[in-house]
Amino acid sequence: MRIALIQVEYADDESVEDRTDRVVELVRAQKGHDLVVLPEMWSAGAFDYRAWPDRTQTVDGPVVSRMAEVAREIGAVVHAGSIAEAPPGEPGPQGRGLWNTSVLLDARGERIARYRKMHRFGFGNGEPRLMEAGEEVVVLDLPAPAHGLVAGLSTCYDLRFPELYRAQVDQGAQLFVVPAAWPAARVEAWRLLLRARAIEDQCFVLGCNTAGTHARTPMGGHSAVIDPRGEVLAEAGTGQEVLSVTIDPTAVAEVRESFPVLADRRLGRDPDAPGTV
Ligand SMILES: NC(=O)CCC(=O)C(=O)O
Repeated sequence: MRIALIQVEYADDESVEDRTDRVVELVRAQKGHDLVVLPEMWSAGAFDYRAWPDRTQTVDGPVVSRMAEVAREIGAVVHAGSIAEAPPGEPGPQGRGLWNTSVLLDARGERIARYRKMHRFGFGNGEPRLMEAGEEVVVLDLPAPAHGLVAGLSTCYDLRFPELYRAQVDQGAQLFVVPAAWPAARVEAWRLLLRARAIEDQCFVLGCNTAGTHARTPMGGHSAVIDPRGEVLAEAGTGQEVLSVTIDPTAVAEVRESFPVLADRRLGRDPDAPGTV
């Protein structure tokens, strides 16, 4: 399976429309890949809280529609990163009506999954103040041409909560897709946690981070593709970059059979759950 992670770099001086045009071109250039992944909140500006109200989208709004068109054009499954989702008529449990929502599109441009970020980053500010928390674990079989693996979706700060990834494994996940806007100040934690999630859950991990500085927050880059043993197959630097990697989907079953650590779980293990071996 050929995978491209696009570590998008952006600053405050670019409109959402211009950035969307630019990202469409970046995705278009990945023709020949089976799965293309974009970072968290690249259209709204992940740390640009004040701009969010003007940059909200729906899952069939302009940003996702452009991604759907280009997915269809290049015949790839596209993880469109996440948007600041404000669905009309859905106020949410806290009345904020805003979610950090990632969208997965198949090669016909159809929306096949929507994941709303569960763990909101900001310690009382930013996401916890402005957004609703997602409530649903999302795991699905990737469709052609990216077929062969079961994917679990999560977003950035979620990476600090291993129980989410264990829940995904219990639902059969073999690959974690993690779009992010993880700042440079804590990039070593990002690099370590990507590998930790891969090792403890024996899954591929696709961590697609952001580059550049927006809202005075320098982003950390270092997007990476990790295999189910925790080996780094590819890692980006700090600027805009595309990681192009071929992975072997059979590696998950191989690793889990040859080193069946998931079968030794003592807490919370459902013996009938798929994905343990
Ligand atoms: N966008 C985020 O969720 C940032 C997470 C982060 O900075 C951290 O966990 O550290």
